[in-house]
Amino acid sequence: MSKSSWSQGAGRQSRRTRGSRRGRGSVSDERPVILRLAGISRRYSGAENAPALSDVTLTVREGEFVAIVGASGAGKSTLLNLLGLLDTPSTGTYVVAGRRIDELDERARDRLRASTFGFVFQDSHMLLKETVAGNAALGLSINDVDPALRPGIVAAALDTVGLLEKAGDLAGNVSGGERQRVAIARAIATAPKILLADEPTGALDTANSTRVARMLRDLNRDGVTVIMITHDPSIARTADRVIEISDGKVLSDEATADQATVRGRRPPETRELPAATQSSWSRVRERIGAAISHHTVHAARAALLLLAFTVGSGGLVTAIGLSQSAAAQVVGRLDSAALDEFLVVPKNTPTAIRTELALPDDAPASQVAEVAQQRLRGLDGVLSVGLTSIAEFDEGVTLLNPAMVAEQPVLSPQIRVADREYLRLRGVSLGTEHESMRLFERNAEAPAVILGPALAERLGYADQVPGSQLWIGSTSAAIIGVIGELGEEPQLASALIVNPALAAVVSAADPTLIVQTEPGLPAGLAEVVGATVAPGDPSLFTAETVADLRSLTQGVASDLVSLITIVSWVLLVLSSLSAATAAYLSVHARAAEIALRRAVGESKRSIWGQFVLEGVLVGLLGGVLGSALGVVMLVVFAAQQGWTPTFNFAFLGVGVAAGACTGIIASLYPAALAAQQDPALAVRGT
Ligand SMILES: Nc1ncnc2c1ncn2[C@@H]1O[C@H](COP(=O)(O)OP(=O)(O)OP(=O)(O)O)[C@@H](O)[C@H]1O
Repeated sequence: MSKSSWSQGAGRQSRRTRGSRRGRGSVSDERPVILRLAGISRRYSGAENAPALSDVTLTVREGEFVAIVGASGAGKSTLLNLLGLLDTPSTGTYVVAGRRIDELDERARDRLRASTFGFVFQDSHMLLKETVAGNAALGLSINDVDPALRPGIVAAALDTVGLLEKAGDLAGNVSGGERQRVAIARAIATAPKILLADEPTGALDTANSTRVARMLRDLNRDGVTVIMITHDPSIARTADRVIEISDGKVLSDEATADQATVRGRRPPETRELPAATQSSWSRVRERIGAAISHHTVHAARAALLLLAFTVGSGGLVTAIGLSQSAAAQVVGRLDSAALDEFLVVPKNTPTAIRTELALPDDAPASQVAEVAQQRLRGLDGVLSVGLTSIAEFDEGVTLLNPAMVAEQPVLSPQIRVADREYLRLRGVSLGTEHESMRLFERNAEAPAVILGPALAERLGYADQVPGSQLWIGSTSAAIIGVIGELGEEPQLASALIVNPALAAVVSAADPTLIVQTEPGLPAGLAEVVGATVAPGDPSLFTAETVADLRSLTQGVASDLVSLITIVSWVLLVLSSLSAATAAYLSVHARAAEIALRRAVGESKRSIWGQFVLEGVLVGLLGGVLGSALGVVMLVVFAAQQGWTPTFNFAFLGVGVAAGACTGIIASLYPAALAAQQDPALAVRGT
């Protein structure tokens, strides 16, 4: 029969609506009323036309089997959703088992729904990657039934629908008809007083439709009140009472069964779901298990989320570890020097310095150095003093005498004046220690130079250059060797180091002196340096202990740590954003599951909690993996750089905590969205 068949003779049916029920006698007048609707209307927000339901008044008694029929868009699903507390009426009073719905808060409505109703939808809304038994047990876990009792209840429910042998199959692998039977098993497992079925046979062939209808009939015989929407007249005829809805109103309400038969049925059994006896700890364990199981079932999605969190946390741990290792490396190097060295740096006021040192205004830097060195050596605890200064030499450096050979390459390397002591204290040495290093004594008179290795290469010299010379402007100087070890002066690689005898030639600036002391004295001696070298104006020379440099370096290192940490947090935020997006999309993909959970009584808070828990778990695991990855990367990088990795167990804590926190943060919005899903809309698949 077509849908419109229900409207044939509508007027006639309408006239006899109440009379017929009264005339034939109620199906079960003696039985208590379980549902009572009075003047119920439902207007959808944004819908401008007539309300989806308007002024509906009806009662349903315990043990009735009611079919709701009507044309498409008549308001049947709206009515069923209101009856099942998936939706709330705009006006009117609805009483379920003696309790007025408008007096209950949302959580109480959820509980009442869970304890009173079972749902079967046209689309079976199966969790396809769960087993048949897992699907049938859904309502039991949501109602906190003792896990030990569940297998028995599920087995009985599956047995009722003839699917016990398929309990272990994946719901996605059973047929459409079987899925609908699983949906019935899921609904009856929670021992509902009322079963609401929205087109339970709508997607089934005739044989399966008949089978499902028979099951509903059997359930009703066992005392369950059944209210079923159907378009199929033959299915509707299996009910005891048919209510036709048209344009949101009850058009007719007829008792169809032979009343003698109906009265002859045994009274409804009182079936109760075992009380919620699950302990809180068992509930938490079950929730965690469900979250893990969700991730393992959706392995690809979980793996992507995990990757995002792993990369984020791993980056953070590596970055913190590397920056701390780098800082420790620098600080360590300086520490060894800090024990017995400091620098004396002249102020950039050459005339004042010369006046103070009683030298002529045009005295070369080497004389300034000479006086300063002498005075410093007079201090107790000073072992040796080396000097260096930057040259301000504009003329070129040539290999041949420029006065004799005009056409030849002219170089302009950086020129540094340094004496033997300076080079020794800074760890700079020739490839092979050379006799001629004495030419770098501070009072040497013969011009001599040493080549940085890169400069030597440019000039075409090998390591050993005995007997060669070069011209600095018009002054010739002996090349006594090429630097082999650059020590703490890597910038000397391409420089020309000239001895103090050439200081005047290369217009050297006033020199910086490096003072080696007995261990532990630099800080104390540095205090008196100014007054020792220039008693008249101590500010002309300042002392820089390596400890100063060390704290400077520590400052730089901690800046570096902050910078890298910021970058890693940005990385972490980005990975959380991608995780949040994935979780957001999964909410939409799981709309049917959420609706189903809400329909079987799960609260909004519980749905929210489940999503957050799933996020925390994957974030936590990502944090653990990321921390491990970070440590491995730290060790590898440090090995490449020749550093000792600075490893701190707190890193692992940071990585794991970062993973867990970002897991929570990334799932907050999607979880709220999931909790706000309207179950009435979701069961329609809207
Ligand atoms: N969420 C909604 N927002 C706005 N209008 C809605 C909404 N849900 C249903 N409606 C409208 O309310 C009316 C009744 O819809 P309902 O789904 O209850 O009809 P139905 O009888 O169940 O139809 P069908 O047999 O096709 O499922 C229709 O006009 C429908 O378009």
